[in-house]
Amino acid sequence: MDDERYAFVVEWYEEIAGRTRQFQFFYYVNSKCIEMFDLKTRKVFLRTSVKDNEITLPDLFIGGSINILGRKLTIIDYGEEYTRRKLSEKKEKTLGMIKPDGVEKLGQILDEIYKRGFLLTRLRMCCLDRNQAFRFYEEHRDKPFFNALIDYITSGPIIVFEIVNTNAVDNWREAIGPTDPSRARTVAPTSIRAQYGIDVTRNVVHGSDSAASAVRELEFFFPSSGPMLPNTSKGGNCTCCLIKPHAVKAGMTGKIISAITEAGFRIGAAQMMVLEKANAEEFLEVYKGVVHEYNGMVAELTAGACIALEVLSDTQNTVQVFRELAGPADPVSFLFVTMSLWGCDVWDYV
Ligand SMILES: Nc1ncnc2c1ncn2[C@@H]1O[C@H](COP(=O)(O)OP(=O)(O)OP(=O)(O)O)[C@@H](O)[C@H]1O
Repeated sequence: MDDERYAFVVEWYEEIAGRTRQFQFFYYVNSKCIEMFDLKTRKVFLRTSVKDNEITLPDLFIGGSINILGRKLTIIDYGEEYTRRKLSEKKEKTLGMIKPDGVEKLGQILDEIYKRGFLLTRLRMCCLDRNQAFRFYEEHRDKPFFNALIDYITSGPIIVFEIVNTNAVDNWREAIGPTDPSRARTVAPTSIRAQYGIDVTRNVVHGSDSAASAVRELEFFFPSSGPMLPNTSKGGNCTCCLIKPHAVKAGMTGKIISAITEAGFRIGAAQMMVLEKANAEEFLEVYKGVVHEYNGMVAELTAGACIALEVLSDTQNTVQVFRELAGPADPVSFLFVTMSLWGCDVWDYV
């Protein structure tokens, strides 16, 4: 049977051996088969098939991460000319940001993003101090609104994310709309700034204005080496909520966050992450040998990107009241909620 095949070079950091290994990676679209060959030894490393939707073609792009049998693989290059020609045409990355006044509408804005078909591959909540804000907005240094912009962008947490899509830079700029929300309401009434923006400074979202800016801005928030800006987790009376990979993949993140905030909870920190099998096993350790779904739970948590949230409330027992909101665990539950007050441990995996 003829099967459409794509080839990539992937990297896997093998923790036990403390080394990074490179593989030729083949993905067969119809049969959902995967083959991996060790690039050094030229030997077959793995042949397996994946479930429907576990890996799809849109998941395969340079810089992306996929999880195969608990191994987090990073795609670093195309493996052959055919794949490069077919897939690289207009796939771009860009940086999106939800600015401070947008964070309380996080669920609705994320829902707008997913409804438009954008693929988010990295996401985190962080804060900019004035120096960092100066660096980020350096090009506006001489503009009359510069100080107001710095005051605003440092006034609270922001959410930054990487979008990978065809023509991501232009499509995201179109989705956010003109700088001034009142103009947006006239010329682009369905844009995100038209719907959620307040004024020309407090215009809720940002998008890189060119492919070159996108590279610089993504490197600013998601550096290829060195530390990222610290996350905003403060701990205390909080709980940890993981939006599981199948819900993230199905584009339900915005709706879930809206349900959480509409019930009166606040989001103190947020980060998208891909868990390795060893991390998922450690995270779910209390269930090992206790519930028969344990292996399935590990498999699900490593099946793709999940989103960890630090959830806060004004009650004394955030853990308990949030578990009531999440509802009983059943085979289709979208959330994983911790059972005890250890909300911040998950940030160790970041
Ligand atoms: N005339 C203005 N008065 C006040 N603030 C402004 C003004 N023009 C721009 N800003 C602020 O500076 C930011 C950067 O301005 P820029 O001209 O790059 O607009 P943009 O590209 O639409 O926005 P962004 O870079 O945030 O995506 C704007 O998003 C807005 O918050």
